[in-house]
Amino acid sequence: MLVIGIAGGTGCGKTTVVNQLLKELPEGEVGILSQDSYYKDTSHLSFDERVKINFDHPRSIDFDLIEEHLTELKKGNAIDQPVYSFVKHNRTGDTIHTLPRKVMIVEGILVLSNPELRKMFDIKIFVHADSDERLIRRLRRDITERGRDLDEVLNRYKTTLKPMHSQFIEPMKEYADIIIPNNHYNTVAIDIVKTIINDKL
Ligand SMILES: Nc1ncnc2c1ncn2[C@@H]1O[C@H](COP(=O)(O)OP(=O)(O)O)[C@@H](O)[C@H]1O
Ligand SMILES: Nc1ccn([C@@H]2O[C@H](COP(=O)(O)O)[C@@H](O)[C@H]2O)c(=O)n1
Repeated sequence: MLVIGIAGGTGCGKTTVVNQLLKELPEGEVGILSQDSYYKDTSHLSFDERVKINFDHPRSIDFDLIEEHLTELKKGNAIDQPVYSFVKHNRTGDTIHTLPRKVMIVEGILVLSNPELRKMFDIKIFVHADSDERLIRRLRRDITERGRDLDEVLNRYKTTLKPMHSQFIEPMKEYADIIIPNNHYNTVAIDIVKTIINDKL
């Protein structure tokens, strides 16, 4: 199994890059683990308490469960990936049955920040977009898809997104094998990554 870690700040285009790769690679050969599925269970908290969580700090992520699931997949066993609701700020209780594939992509803002998880990646990719571009994309997406309003996104950006990005995400470029510039759609970079994956398949 080839394991690829894809990190980068919120709105840089990780999901878009993954979807482009999925479209171009042979069907059934690529599986995805999304870091968003592994936000810690917050059922013991009220909604008002959940809203106050810093979702951009590594402690909000259940890295042990990601590593356990990736280890099982590497052994050839299927896992049940939790489904997360950005509206409820919690796991929904549903799961996605995820089969082991020749290529497993693990994507999320913080997937390169955890040393144990980082060691499990054969290829480490960082997707870069400038912070103003990422904020614009995040505003659009969170308002249309994640039930947020302008003030909420801007307030979260100032208090947690920006400082956590500087502390835990941007420095991870140092560990990347490939950095994809993604201020604009970058089909050349997608082609290069696709070729590397095809070579290893
Ligand atoms: N290169 C790009 N140029 C313009 N918009 C983009 C680009 N890549 C992604 N987007 C848009 O930006 C938003 C965030 O992209 P997404 O892939 O969800 O980012 P991430 O998973 O890194 O948070 C989406 O609405 C997506 O359509
Ligand atoms: N309940 C939550 C959990 C996370 N977030 C934000 O999601 C961002 C990570 O997802 P991307 O798809 O943008 O990579 C992260 O920056 C969290 O702030 C949230 O808004 N609500």
